[in-house]
Amino acid sequence: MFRLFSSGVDDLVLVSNPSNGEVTSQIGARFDRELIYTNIGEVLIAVNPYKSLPITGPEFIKMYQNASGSDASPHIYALAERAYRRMVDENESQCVIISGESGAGKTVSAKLILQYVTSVSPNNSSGGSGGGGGNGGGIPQYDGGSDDRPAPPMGRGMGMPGMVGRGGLPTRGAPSRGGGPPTRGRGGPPPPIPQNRAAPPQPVSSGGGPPPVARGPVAPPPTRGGAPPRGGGPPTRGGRGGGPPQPVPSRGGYGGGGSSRSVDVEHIKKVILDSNPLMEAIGNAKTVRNDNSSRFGKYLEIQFDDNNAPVGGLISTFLLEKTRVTFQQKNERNFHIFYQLLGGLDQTTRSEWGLTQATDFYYLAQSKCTTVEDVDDARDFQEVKSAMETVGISREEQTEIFRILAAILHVGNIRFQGEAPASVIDETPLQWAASLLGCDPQFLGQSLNHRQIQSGSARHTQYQVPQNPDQSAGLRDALAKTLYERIFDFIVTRINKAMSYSGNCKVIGVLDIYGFEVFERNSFEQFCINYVNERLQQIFIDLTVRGEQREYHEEGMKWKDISFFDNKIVVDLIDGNKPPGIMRVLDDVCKTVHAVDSAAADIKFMEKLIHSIQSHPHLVISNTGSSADEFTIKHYAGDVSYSTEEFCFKNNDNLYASIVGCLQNSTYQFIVSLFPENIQDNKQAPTTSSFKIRQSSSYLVTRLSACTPHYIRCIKPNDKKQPMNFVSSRVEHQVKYLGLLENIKVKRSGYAYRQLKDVFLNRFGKIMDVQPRNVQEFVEYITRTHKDINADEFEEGKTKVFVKNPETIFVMEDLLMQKIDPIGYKNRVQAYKENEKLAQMKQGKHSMKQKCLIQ
Ligand SMILES: Nc1ncnc2c1ncn2[C@@H]1O[C@H](COP(=O)(O)OP(=O)(O)OP(=O)(O)O)[C@@H](O)[C@H]1O
Repeated sequence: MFRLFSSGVDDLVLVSNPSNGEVTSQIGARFDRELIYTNIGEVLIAVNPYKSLPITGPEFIKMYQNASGSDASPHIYALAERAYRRMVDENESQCVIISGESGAGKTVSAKLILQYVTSVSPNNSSGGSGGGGGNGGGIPQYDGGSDDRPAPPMGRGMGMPGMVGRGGLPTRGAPSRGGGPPTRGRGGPPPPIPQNRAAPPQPVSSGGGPPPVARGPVAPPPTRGGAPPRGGGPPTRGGRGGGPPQPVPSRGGYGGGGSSRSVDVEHIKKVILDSNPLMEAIGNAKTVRNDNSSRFGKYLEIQFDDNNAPVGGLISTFLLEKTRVTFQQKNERNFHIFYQLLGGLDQTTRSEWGLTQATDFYYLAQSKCTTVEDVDDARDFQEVKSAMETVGISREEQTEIFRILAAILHVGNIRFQGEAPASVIDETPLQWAASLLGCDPQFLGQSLNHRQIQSGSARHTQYQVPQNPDQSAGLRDALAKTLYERIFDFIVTRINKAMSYSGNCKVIGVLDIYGFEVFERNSFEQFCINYVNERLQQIFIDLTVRGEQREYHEEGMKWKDISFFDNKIVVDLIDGNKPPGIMRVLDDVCKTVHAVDSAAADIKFMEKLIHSIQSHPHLVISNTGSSADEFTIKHYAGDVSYSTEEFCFKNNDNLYASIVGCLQNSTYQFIVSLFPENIQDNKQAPTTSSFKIRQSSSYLVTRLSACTPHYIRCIKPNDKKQPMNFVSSRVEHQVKYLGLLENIKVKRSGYAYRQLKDVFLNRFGKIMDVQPRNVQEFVEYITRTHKDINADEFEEGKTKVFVKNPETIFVMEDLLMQKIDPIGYKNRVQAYKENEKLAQMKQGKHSMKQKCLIQ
């Protein structure tokens, strides 16, 4: 029998002999026809088209709304619909885990999910059916036809019904994020001297001696235009620099119960959508890979009440790349907000704050890139201000935030020279910074060229250690990064406040987080990111294996034992307690780091590592001599070597007491509120970065584990951001690191196809002259009339039919088409033969070894 082929299957589980190359070919063949979405069971692969395709928006949302999850062709709305529907039907929390390398389309995917969910959910919080998109929109009939437009729901005519199975294999993330590890930016070229600047205002306090006494809060400017009142207190301090995410407000847990209190759902939807530009302004930047790259991980939970309306939300952030505040590699930019501020702030305030142009500020000028094509920073600034209003950040608070950002720019222009204690080369930027921070310039200068050290068993003794120019520059940068981080946290906290909901709820969470990273030189940042990915991989294994097994169990099937590499051993190697993992060893060394310099601490760390865990099967240390400065971890996604240079410095992510003291004495109450820590409490050892990362990833794991997961694997088709350009080698690399092949194998190690019995019989029963009454009748017929199909290909569960091999489905699809449309079938065979000839001549790049019928 002739097998009718088409270019690219819509579910890769149906590829007979999957290999990385074959999977790439299949995805590429679809991409060539502008089909950017492909399934692996319920996992969605999304290839970035770098071009606006007419496949999203209200009309498409309507089409996918209420489409049966198992019948919908691959599309991000189909996945969103599945998540929302499952939440509604099963009253269970859901999460969507989006991964992929930088520029692969994670953020765009996350936005499409939010757009879908906010659109289809009701607009009222209690009782009755909602307004909004409403849930009842009819699905336009699709003609089952011949065109190649992007996937509509309900399969396409002869479309292959979707798989019902769960999950697949892990994120294998691919290299991404800002080539090369960030440096500390110390001792770099001197900052440019601002030209024609007005003199800074007078210092705010008397010089010399002890810290100035705070002068009390500055009277806030009059409130303009009904801005919402100031919200409570200092920002929550979780979530910084790999720190723990924002603490979760207490709420009655997921699902069940139900508050029916009325919530302004439309406002919540507005906050959810409008907070995006604000988060992007403070958390995104232009990198060489992506003009709008998210430099932090984000988990947004939308909370739904009994009416399935969004009544609240919660953003948790992870691993903000705060080194970007002080250092960017060539052709990259700092966070967007700085350029927006310079472009959009009114002239009077600019001169009051000593702001000129981006090239005058070292933190913006060093990378020689201050603009982004097609981006209007001044216009975006207005959007940011409007988003701030939406989330309830008052005009006064906005001013406070912008003033601190201006101060950071001046901080970056402070330079040092001479012996320890270093002296400031030019007082002007110091005075501007001090003025904008409400600090005494001399006190600020002193906290930059002296470091306060605590020692002794109870950390009783404090002394001031003079710093050389390099060390002072390090303190300067630490100050800038911390100020930025606290503003970031403040804004996230305020967005959360604007969306906060305390009733019982279920959630749909959307996780947009960088994947596994491997650069030529990998440092502490990659170590942390890859650790988080190991933790995510654990959830993936747990949830997908469990899910697969649950389905077999529920259907009364024979239990299928699927063997996986359990990466717990790698997670234990990194964060274990007994025996101590790498992070514990690092923390131990960092406790004593004040006594020695950073390089010496790194050496000590290596010594201790070699001594305590060298013999681990997933750890390789090839050089165990005194010059050892590298270790390799055998991660689930491959081996990565980490250079230990600056590990201790980066792990000891503390702002020194003298700097905190200086800021706590600010004349601006807002700044004081950003630094609520008690620096007199000397007893506690400082919290390290790795401790915060362990905490935040545990938090994430807990949240995600409470949900039914849905996965989106984003793929970047080329490195030049070219529209519709599919570079096979580039994609194949990602196919490998995203683990798509393993994903397919796992799905296939069970059953390649599963479908509800009714749906199955409705479809394939048409092959027979008389509609079969049950699955057994169908199986008897098909195995009798087609000798190449064996009865053990089929297994009947309680509600579903399972089919082992995709080939069986292909044959059945062929038979079906021959039966219901013999002329169409003939024409397609003809067209296929011609196409095949053409394709062989034209493109070696997507040679299709295995194709199947999809339409
Ligand atoms: N589905 C899509 N349709 C059209 N263009 C897209 C799509 N997905 C991504 N893009 C384009 O690619 C760019 C990069 O996408 P996005 O910012 O979502 O990547 P990312 O994976 O979030 O990257 P990063 O990790 O750097 O934040 C977008 O700004 C947009 O121009």
